[in-house]
Amino acid sequence: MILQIQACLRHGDGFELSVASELSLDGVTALFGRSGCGKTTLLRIIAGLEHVRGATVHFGEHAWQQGRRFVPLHKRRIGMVFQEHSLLPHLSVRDNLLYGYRRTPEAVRRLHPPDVTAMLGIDDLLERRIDQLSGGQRQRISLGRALLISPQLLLLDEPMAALDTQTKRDIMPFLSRMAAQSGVPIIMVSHAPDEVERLADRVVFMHEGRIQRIETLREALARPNSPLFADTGAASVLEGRVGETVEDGLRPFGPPGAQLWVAATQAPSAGATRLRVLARDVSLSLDDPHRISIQNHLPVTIERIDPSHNHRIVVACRTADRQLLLAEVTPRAVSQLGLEAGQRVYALIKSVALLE
Ligand SMILES: Nc1ncnc2c1ncn2[C@@H]1O[C@H](COP(=O)(O)OP(=O)(O)OP(=O)(O)O)[C@@H](O)[C@H]1O
Repeated sequence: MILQIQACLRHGDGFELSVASELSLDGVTALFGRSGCGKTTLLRIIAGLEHVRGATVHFGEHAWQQGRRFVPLHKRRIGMVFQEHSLLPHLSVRDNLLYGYRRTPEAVRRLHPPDVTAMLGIDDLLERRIDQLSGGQRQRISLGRALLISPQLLLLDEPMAALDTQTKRDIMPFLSRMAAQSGVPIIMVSHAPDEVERLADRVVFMHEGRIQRIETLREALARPNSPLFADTGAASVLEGRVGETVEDGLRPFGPPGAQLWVAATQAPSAGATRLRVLARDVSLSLDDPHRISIQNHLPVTIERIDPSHNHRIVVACRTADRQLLLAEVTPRAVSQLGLEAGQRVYALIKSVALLE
């Protein structure tokens, strides 16, 4: 599905938004950028909550806004979830969930309560009142309610921003499962790189009211100067499956030849996931050292050596399963080891984090 958007707007505080883009919307698209760059404003224009004169918004063949035509939010069939939940406090969880479902014509209902409650793990909460729920549970109900109108598009405005780290961690797998199973394209506003790396398929980078770049997550992570790395330095995201077996408190991750070990406490269950590896936690060695405490050694091929920046060099390597792994080394190490593109070396990984 393609979203075409063209809009210019100016706020009283001098902020100016100017966008003209075409977004391909399968899976999860993250709007990413610093606070105040216009992410929420862009989301509100897409939703029809902000009526900007002269703007054009096309969703597939639906002209939501063009010339004098302006389709209001409730006719766009958009599900929305905000930072703060907007559930009806006097109704039970079940009635909140059914609120939009009952108002959705049968002919357009594609998602039904049993599927959605199972997807979000909320079957046991149906009879509770909203004020008997934790913040994370409320957000899961908000997601469920938004899905049950069988939306064509789901807009999430920092749905986890008000949650503490642990709750955020708890809710992340549900969001990721929902994105994969619901079949509804999602646009999610975020300024948290870990959220984007865990959930997004595509990233729209915004800066001072403009769209700077639109990239797949893979492209965004292949650039050492990616805005996603502003706080932590370059990082790689490896996709793979966590295995069933537990050895010495560790579980395998990834296929043979590109297998890593992750702490079983971090990965309590088996399944597909994403792993984040900071480039500064990866060293390179010409041979596979055995008398060393680091457990994760991967044979890799050097693909690219970036120019030195602040006396550090990012070396982009390919693993045996063709994933990109970035290592940060010193210029001296590059010359001492004679590192060059095409060379086969070993990546020694000091620590990995599951993106949950
Ligand atoms: N209704 C409004 N009236 C006037 N100015 C506004 C309004 N809404 C937002 N702004 C201004 O527009 C700019 C962009 O705000 P917006 O909320 O879109 O940014 P954002 O990238 O979503 O930020 P954050 O990550 O902090 O939510 C800011 O300078 C903000 O002060």
